[in-house]
Amino acid sequence: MAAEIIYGKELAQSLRDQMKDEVSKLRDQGIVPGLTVILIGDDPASKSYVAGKQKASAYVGVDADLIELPESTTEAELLTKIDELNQTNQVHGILVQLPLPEHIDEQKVIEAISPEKDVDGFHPINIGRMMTGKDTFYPCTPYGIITMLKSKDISIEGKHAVIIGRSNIVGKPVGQLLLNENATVTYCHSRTANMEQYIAEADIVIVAVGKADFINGDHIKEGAIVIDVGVNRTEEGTLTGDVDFDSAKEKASYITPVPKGVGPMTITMLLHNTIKSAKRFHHVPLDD
Ligand SMILES: Nc1nc(=O)c2c([nH]1)NC[C@@H]1CN(c3ccc(C(=O)N[C@@H](CCC(=O)O)C(=O)O)cc3)C=[N+]21
Repeated sequence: MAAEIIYGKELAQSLRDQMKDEVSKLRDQGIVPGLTVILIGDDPASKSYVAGKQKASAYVGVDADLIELPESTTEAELLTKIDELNQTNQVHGILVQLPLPEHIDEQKVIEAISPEKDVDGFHPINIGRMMTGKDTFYPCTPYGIITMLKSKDISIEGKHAVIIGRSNIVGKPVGQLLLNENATVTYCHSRTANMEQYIAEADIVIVAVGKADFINGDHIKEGAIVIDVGVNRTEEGTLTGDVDFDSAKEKASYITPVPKGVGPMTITMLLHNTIKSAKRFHHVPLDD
């Protein structure tokens, strides 16, 4: 079977066009969704992701503010800044770009962001709400993945989803969202024994390990759905995923590419969450 390629980039574009209309109507009512991104240090990859978030925000009409702080910023200074933003009515979403420098406790920072403004969906309150199947801000990459599957009318119920990678930002929450959709979920990670046997029987494989060519067509079942969350820089500076696309594409039923796959959806769901937050703040009824 040759797989259908799910281009997140195209879906992201159509969702952004819808959001643009919605934001324009909100603006007519005097509601301007506001997102503040805090970037610490000058890691080039982080800078490029943040630039993508700003460009997408401008497109849909979300007011995006970037606060760039030096690598030497203390944890206390960052917490003070977050507290200030928690209290700023024009700011509906706060995102602290990860990873943070070693001297700053990431968990403390995540927990300092008001759950009402936690558009990344990383605050323990929002994670707990997600786990109990409640409406909340869902983490952007997992939410983007579910949205991609739904856009192709792929039924998740009863499928065996195998997640490779157990990070707090991708692996764990995507498993939870798939469970909420009635999938049977298996988590694989660096200590998993016989990982290949799980991958070989998966109906849906989500690969989020950060290693180029971690799996290929020989590993997957005929007709499997393959979602590649990898973002790896090659020596030539191009972006590549965790899946050997060319071989996996021949065996899968659906597959996502890198670039133009999950990445653009991540940013789109961040905008979705920010607009949702602004609507909540202004008591506009939510339609999802
Ligand atoms: N607090 C926080 N929230 C995040 O959501 C967050 C983060 N920290 N730290 C880093 C990761 C990574 N991430 C990506 C977003 C978009 C693309 C993306 O749009 N990629 C494009 C290509 C971009 C390019 O070519 O550089 C694509 O795949 O087509 C990739 C990666 C968000 N992250």
